[in-house]
Amino acid sequence: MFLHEITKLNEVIPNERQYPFHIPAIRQLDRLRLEKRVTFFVGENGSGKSTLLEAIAYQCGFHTGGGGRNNSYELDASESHLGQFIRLSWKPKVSNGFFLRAESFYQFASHIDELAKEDLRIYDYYGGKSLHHQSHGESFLSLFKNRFGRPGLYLLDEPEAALSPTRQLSFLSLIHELQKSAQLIIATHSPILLGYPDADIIHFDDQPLARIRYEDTDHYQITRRFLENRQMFLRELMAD
Ligand SMILES: Nc1ncnc2c1ncn2[C@@H]1O[C@H](COP(=O)(O)OP(=O)(O)OP(=O)(O)O)[C@@H](O)[C@H]1O
Repeated sequence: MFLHEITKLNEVIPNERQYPFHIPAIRQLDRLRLEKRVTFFVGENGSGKSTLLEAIAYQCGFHTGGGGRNNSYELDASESHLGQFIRLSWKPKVSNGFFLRAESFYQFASHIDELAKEDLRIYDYYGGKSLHHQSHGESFLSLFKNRFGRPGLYLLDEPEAALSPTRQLSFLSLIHELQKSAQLIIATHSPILLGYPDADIIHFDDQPLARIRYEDTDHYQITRRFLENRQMFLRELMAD
């Protein structure tokens, strides 16, 4: 464990009615303890998972558009609005790690290509060739396998976005390898990834944030009910 607590600096919040402080999960946040090497953030779309993950990345000095401490590139809207208003407590402090953000991965891949013009060895960390020359899912897995080996804090925002169900299963075993020397915080909607055992699942639809059992998440329950009763679901959804 490296990062063990996130504290929101309530006394310096400028305006509780404005983004991002008005998001219910953020408004109610005082402190969040991290107790496991793997923590998942779950919750409805717009519940504030990315906002908090990005704020952690900002405090770690990672590029908030995606990357580590040494990645500096231009990206619109890559600032973190919450970043300056949280404090991270470490034991011990690590500076190594990475923020994966599926939505700006394309720009990150272009940034690596720019660096490779100076030194081709940079590709060794990304599967041996340009991330643009790998499929979306292949490039994610290259990153996880090659760049994520060292101890550090890995912040992943919807890593399943590019992964087939089979590759999500591969990713589960990779998480298991990584957590032996690293800490991971993963925002996800994947019922497969959430099934990783001995992880904490933090539920952003609860205020204040609370832990939830895997089997109690919507992701598990809705997916399970859909698969077991697909015809009934479809009839209800498509009824005139
Ligand atoms: N730059 C911004 N300015 C204003 N509002 C924003 C901004 N970025 C996000 N929001 C709003 O903040 C809320 C939380 O967004 P956030 O991206 O953190 O949600 P999320 O839980 O990660 O959602 P998803 O599961 O869809 O990725 C949303 O209502 C979103 O519209």
